[in-house]
Amino acid sequence: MIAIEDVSKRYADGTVAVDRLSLQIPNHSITVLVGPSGCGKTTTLRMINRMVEPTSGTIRVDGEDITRRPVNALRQSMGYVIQNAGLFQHRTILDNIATVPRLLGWSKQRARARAAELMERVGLDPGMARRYPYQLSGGQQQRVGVARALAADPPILLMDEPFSAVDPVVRRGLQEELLRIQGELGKAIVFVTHDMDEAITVGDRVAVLRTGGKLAQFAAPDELLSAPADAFVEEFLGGDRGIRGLSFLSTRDLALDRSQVFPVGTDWQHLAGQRAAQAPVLVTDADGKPLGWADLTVWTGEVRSLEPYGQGFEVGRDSLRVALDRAVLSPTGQAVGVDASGKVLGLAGQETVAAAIRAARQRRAADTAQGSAPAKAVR
Ligand SMILES: Nc1ncnc2c1ncn2[C@@H]1O[C@H](COP(=O)(O)OP(=O)(O)OP(=O)(O)O)[C@@H](O)[C@H]1O
Repeated sequence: MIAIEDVSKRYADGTVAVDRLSLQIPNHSITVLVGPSGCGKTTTLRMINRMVEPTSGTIRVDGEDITRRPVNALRQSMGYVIQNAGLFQHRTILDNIATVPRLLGWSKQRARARAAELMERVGLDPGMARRYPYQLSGGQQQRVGVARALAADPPILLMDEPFSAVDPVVRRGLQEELLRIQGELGKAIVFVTHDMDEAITVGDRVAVLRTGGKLAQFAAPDELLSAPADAFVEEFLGGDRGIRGLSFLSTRDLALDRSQVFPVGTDWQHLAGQRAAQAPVLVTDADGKPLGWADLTVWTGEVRSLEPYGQGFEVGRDSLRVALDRAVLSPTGQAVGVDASGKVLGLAGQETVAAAIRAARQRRAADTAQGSAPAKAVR
C-alpha cells in the first residue's frame, strides 16, 4: 500500500504543482491519476520514486516513510514506464529488458533468460530479441518498456502516460495487455493519463485532479460515471457518461428470447402458417451458430435470402453497452446473444436490454449499500 499523506509540491519558481494531496493506493490494483494538462499528475508520480521531493507531507510504502529508505533501493522496488518507452537506443531489446537485473548483479545469462521470459509475457515475438529499438513499432517499443519495468519483479509499477504516443487501436491492445498482465502479477500500479476513457478502462480506482494539484474525486470508474462529485469532474468525463457506464454491467442475467431462433431445415411453410406475429426469425446452422435473419412473410418455399445479423455479443462476457450497441445496429432491433463457441443462446431486443439496465442498477445500488467491491469494466 502506498499512502500519500497531505503532500504538497511547490517548485522553486513558486508554482504549486500539488496541493495537500492525500491518497491511499492499495496493492494488487491499478490506481489512475487523471486530469487536465499541468494538474500535477507527473509530479505526484515522481514524488513516489523520489525523482521529485515533496515540499511538505509524507509518502509511505507499506507503512514506511520513503525518505527513510536509500533512494536506489526504493527505485529498484518500483518499475517505471514513460511515454515513448525511453529505451536505450544502442542496446538490443533483450539487453534493454535485462538492464535492471544486470544492475542488481545478476549474471548476463540469468538476466537474459529473465528478459526472454518477459518478452513472452508482454506479447513480443522472441525473434525481436536481437533487434534495436528503432527497428520496432511504437507499440512494440512500449511493450519493451513495460517488460523492462517488470524485469526485477518490483511490487510497484509507476506508469506515466505509457500509451499516449501510439494510435488508438494499438493503444487499446496495450491496455488489454496491461490488464491481462496485472491479472497474472497483481502489482500496485500507479498509472498517469490525461485521457478519461483510458482511466476508466484500466483503473480499479481513479483519482481526478484539477489544475493546481487538488484532488477533485477518488472513486471506482463506475462510481465516477454514475455520480461525478462536481461540475468539473462531470465536464472532464465528457458526454454520454450514462451509456459509458453500461460497460460495467454484465449481460449474464439478460432474459434472452429463443422463440424467434430456428435451425436450417425447419419446415418454413408450416412455421409461417403457425406464426401470428410475422417478426423476422434468426436462422442458425446445424451447430446452432447464427446465419442471418429471414422474413417469413416473403416465404417462397425455402429461405433463400438471409439478411446479415451483423455482430453478436457474448453472453456473460460482453457488457450491456455492447448488447445495446448490437441491438441498435441490428436490422431487426434484436441483438444476437452467443456463447463462447459462437452458438446462439437467444435474442435481446432494446427493451430487454433496457429492463436489464434497470435491474442491474437496482442490484448495484443494493450492493453499494452493503459496501461491496466496486465494479470493474466488463468489456
Ligand atoms: N521543474 C519544474 N519547475 C517549475 N514548475 C514545474 C516543474 N515541473 C513541473 N512544473 C509545473 O508544475 C505543474 C504540474 O506539472 P506536472 O508535469 O506534474 O503536470 P501534469 O499533470 O503531469 O501535466 P501533463 O499532463 O501536461 O504532463 C505545471 O504547472 C508545470 O508547469
